[in-house]
Amino acid sequence: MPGGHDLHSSEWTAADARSVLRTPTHDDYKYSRGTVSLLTGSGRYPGAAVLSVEGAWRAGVGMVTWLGDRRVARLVLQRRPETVMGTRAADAFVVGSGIDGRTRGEEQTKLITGLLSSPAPAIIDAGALDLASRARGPFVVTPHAGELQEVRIPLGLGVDDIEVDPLNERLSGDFRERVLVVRETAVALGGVVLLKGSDTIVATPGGWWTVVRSGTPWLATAGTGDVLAGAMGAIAATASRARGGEIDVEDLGPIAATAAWLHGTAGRIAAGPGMPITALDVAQSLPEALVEAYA
Ligand SMILES: NC(=O)C1=CN([C@@H]2O[C@H](COP(=O)(O)OP(=O)(O)OC[C@H]3O[C@@H](n4cnc5c(N)ncnc54)[C@H](O)[C@@H]3O)[C@@H](O)[C@H]2O)[C@@H](O)CC1
Ligand SMILES: Nc1ncnc2c1ncn2[C@@H]1O[C@H](COP(=O)(O)OP(=O)(O)O)[C@@H](O)[C@H]1O
Repeated sequence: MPGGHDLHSSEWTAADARSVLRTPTHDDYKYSRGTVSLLTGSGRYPGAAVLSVEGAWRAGVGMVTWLGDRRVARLVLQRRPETVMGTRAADAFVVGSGIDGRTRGEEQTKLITGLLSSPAPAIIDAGALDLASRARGPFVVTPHAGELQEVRIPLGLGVDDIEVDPLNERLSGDFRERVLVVRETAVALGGVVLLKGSDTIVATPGGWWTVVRSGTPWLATAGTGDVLAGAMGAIAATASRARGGEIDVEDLGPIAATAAWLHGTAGRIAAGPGMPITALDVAQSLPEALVEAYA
């Protein structure tokens, strides 16, 4: 498996993804395949709820439950009537996509914190990034380059040296430097950091890291990150359920990388020879990306 210190053999591959993914067996039933619960979307970003739920279902999981605004619930159910409304015990959680961290209300913060108090793995995205330190179980944060500072500032990283070494400069420079930034953030955070981009870098607090390059620049379109968060929750839920809930933060690195690999591959499949795609197109191509992982 890639990772460690070799910059040239660090790319996540289909074979690596296959080693993490699980196909259903004759003995399976819906709960044994895993339940993922999402707290995503808001009045301002209702579509993100639909996109994250679609990403979760299309990545292959036994049950998707969703919690949030009533008006948003109608949209989720219109697109995916399979979705069960309300919280319940889950094998993994997804929080924050389609939530604005700056305008998040107290009630929403309480709900997110409540889900993060579960020992199950959590995928923490967008408007919940600042709440990562409240997670009781293992977790992944999924910032893009514009959001990484929200993860780093509460950790005291890059605050004192912001004049000398601004984060943007470090991220736009050499690949090695970007990897270093992601790895140092993961160590300080005690959680997996997945920095989205054309090179998606994943690092764990234990020092393991990898890079995912399966995607296409056509993925640079609104909502694809929401699809990724949902898909990651689904893969974490299936893996966690299969291991009887025995998932630690180091296990979440390969799980996050696998989700990013599938998502990138789905984007590439959807874009075909080079066509514009939408976030829903990416979600719809996730099953074909799974086939590619097993090819
Ligand atoms: N249909 C929907 O409901 C959508 C909802 N979305 C949600 O919208 C909320 C805000 O999303 P945004 O992150 O786009 O917030 P903003 O659009 O407010 O972006 C935040 C800052 O990051 C910068 N930025 C964005 N992507 C960057 C990148 N790849 N590299 C460097 N800088 C970057 C922006 O220029 C901006 O300064 C999130 O909760 C997100 O989940 C988005 O996913 C878009 C689609
Ligand atoms: N130039 C690019 N090449 C490949 N993948 C990209 C590129 N730009 C963005 N992506 C991918 O698209 C997704 C965008 O996520 P994000 O920035 O959170 O968007 P949104 O907030 O609109 O959902 C990420 O998975 C990222 O890796």
